[in-house]
Amino acid sequence: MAVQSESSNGLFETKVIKGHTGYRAFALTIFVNICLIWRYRATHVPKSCTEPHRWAWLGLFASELWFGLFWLINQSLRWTHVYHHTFKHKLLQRFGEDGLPRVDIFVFTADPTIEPSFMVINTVLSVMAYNYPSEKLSVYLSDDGVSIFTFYALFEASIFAKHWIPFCNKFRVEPRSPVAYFAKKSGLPSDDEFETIKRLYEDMKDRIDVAISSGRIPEEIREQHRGFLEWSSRPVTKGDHSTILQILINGKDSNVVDVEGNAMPTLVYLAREKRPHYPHNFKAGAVNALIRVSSEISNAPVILSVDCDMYSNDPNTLRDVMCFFMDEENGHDIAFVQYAQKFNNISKNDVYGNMSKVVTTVEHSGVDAQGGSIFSGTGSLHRRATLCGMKRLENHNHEFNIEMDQQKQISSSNVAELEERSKVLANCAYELNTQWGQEMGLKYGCPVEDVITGLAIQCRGWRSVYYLPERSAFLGVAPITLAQGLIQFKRWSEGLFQIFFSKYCPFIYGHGKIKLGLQMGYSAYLLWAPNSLPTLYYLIVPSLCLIKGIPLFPKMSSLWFLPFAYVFIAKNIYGLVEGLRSGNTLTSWWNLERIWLMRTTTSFLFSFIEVVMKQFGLSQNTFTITAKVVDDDVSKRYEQEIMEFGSSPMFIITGSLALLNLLSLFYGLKQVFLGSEGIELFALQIILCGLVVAINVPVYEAMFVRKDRGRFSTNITFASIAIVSVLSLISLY
Ligand SMILES: O=c1ccn([C@@H]2O[C@H](COP(=O)(O)OP(=O)(O)O[C@H]3O[C@H](CO)[C@@H](O)[C@H](O)[C@H]3O)[C@@H](O)[C@H]2O)c(=O)[nH]1
Ligand SMILES: [Mn+2]
Repeated sequence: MAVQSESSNGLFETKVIKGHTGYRAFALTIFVNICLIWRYRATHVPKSCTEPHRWAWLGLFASELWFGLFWLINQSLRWTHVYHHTFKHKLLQRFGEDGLPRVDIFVFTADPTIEPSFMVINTVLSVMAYNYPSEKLSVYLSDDGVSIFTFYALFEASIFAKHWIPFCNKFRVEPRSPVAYFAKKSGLPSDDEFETIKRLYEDMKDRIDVAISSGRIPEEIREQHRGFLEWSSRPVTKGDHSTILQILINGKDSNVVDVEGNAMPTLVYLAREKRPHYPHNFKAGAVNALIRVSSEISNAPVILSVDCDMYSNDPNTLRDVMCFFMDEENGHDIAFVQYAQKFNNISKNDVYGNMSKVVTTVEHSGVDAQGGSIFSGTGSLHRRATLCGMKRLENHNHEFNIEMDQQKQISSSNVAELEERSKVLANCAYELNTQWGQEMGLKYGCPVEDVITGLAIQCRGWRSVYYLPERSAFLGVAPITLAQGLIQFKRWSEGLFQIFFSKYCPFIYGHGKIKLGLQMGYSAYLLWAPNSLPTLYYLIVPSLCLIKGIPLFPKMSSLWFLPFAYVFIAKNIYGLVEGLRSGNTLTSWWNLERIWLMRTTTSFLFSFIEVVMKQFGLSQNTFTITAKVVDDDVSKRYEQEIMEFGSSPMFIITGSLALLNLLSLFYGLKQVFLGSEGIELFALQIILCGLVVAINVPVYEAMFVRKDRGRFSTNITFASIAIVSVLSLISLY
């Protein structure tokens, strides 16, 4: 494995891990065997056209063709890898603190019940307290939930920040989300200053808790800020209200300082206008409103976006990221830096497969090696200009001009006037007949607004970087129930597949603009949804045929048996080794295999159907927000890694597949023990069913053994039994 360094004197270096000769040779052997499988299917089609056998065969052939092609596209994720490394000390030597550009930070929230206000302000506080000149930071909270309690929590945060930021700087606090910091098991000081800040924090938390649980904000608090009037002067409902914009801290006012007398970051609350007859375009709409509002208030050249659950885990991230943007040699064509998505609530063996280290360390750095990271919406820093649609011009210097940047800064201390001016930019009518949502800002109409926007930026000539520092830069909350996780994957796979069918299909839109490898890298994700059909076919038809006694794979003694066995064994062993080498446990690898099976047969199937319906105009865009909190009962089961099922109709599919394969395994074994040729004819079908059964053990438990609330609901169990009975009866007669 040869390691080659691209830049020497720059602010960052890129290590290209090339010459994966071993892997490539291995991939070639798999490919040869895939071709042999295709050849076998093509040359052994059963003759008689009337036989159901023939159709079963042709279906398998089609599925195997798909799997083979999909595998081929996926090779782009493993062909080469790049890893980046920054030199922060050089950055300061070269530019000094004064030379650092200003940064606007966007935090998004949309629902105060599933995204608690207290969590939101912890994220806000963590980004306000970056180790970066405070006067250069402006933090914006976009609240699509238009909640007075979130506003109140932010107001409390604006006061607490005056203590928190100097405390963080003085004691080099890590991480700078108060709740995460105070929950640390070790490394906390025990002096007076610590006790004071902890008391301030707890008092603040108590006041917010009391306000939320009692459903009202005390009069004496309301009197402290005119912003509360916004909710009392006219009716405010989630889908129908005018813009609420409040500058809680005006960092440009020299009288506004923290308890040590230092400047403060600007802090802004925004609930953009919503009206029933205007589409609000979910998160993309929120981002675009903030891009405009912030351009009026602070207009920093760099924008950091984080979801409300993704607190900053590393105080030095902003300095780190500037090493990419400000590198004279290799930085000028970088549009955005995407940090690896990490979570702080992953159970021991990652029961819902939310944080596969293979994805974060192998696949995404593989995409990066093909010409740039995929944009994934949170934990990413953009140049403002590229987000607004700017093309990259050849031979043009896209370095930041710090002097000009300073001049643009608005020196208004008249906050009310500035608020009025900015407010209109967040009104729904503002975007009518403009390029917003198309050529400007994030794109509308796609549930993965981030991926499609990132692709468009790359096609305008920009590069992007996937960055995986040793210390995670951001930590978020992963779905805590199976249903939540599957719904999230449904939204993603639906959005991704929709891109493939739109004019943004990477092979067409990206043709001549981005490398073929990157077009393939995108497609490896965009084509998740269509995997559902061949996978379902593979799980249903061979098992039904096993029940009926129809062999669909070559005999064990035939040479054709070998390519099937080889592809199957080699692929899985490689996957296992790769998982273990990336730091997954054996159990987490197994869990991930299970969850992929579930995602493919439920989330991907539903999203496939949804995208097809959208093509006929039969379905509308939605965005189901992932819950970030659950009740104690559920979270206890999550910690114990007991899967949380319940009554979602999605599980009818999961239950039916598990039962069908159990039944056919039973029939298969009967063939082996009673028939003379059983094992010869049915080995592969039996192994297939056996594996499906083994991986579904938690499903059987949830159907027949468990008593807790996370088990399969009785209706779902009965529905699954009914479906399997009908299927097997049909196949028997
Ligand atoms: O109408 C909306 C809906 C969502 N959000 C915010 O968008 C973020 C992401 O929502 P979440 O439910 O947490 O979805 P995830 O699947 O976790 O989000 C991932 O996938 C999304 C695209 O599907 C991206 O927008 C996100 O940045 C990315 O983290 C949250 O902060 C929400 O508050 C809004 O601001 N307005
Ligand atoms: Mn999320």
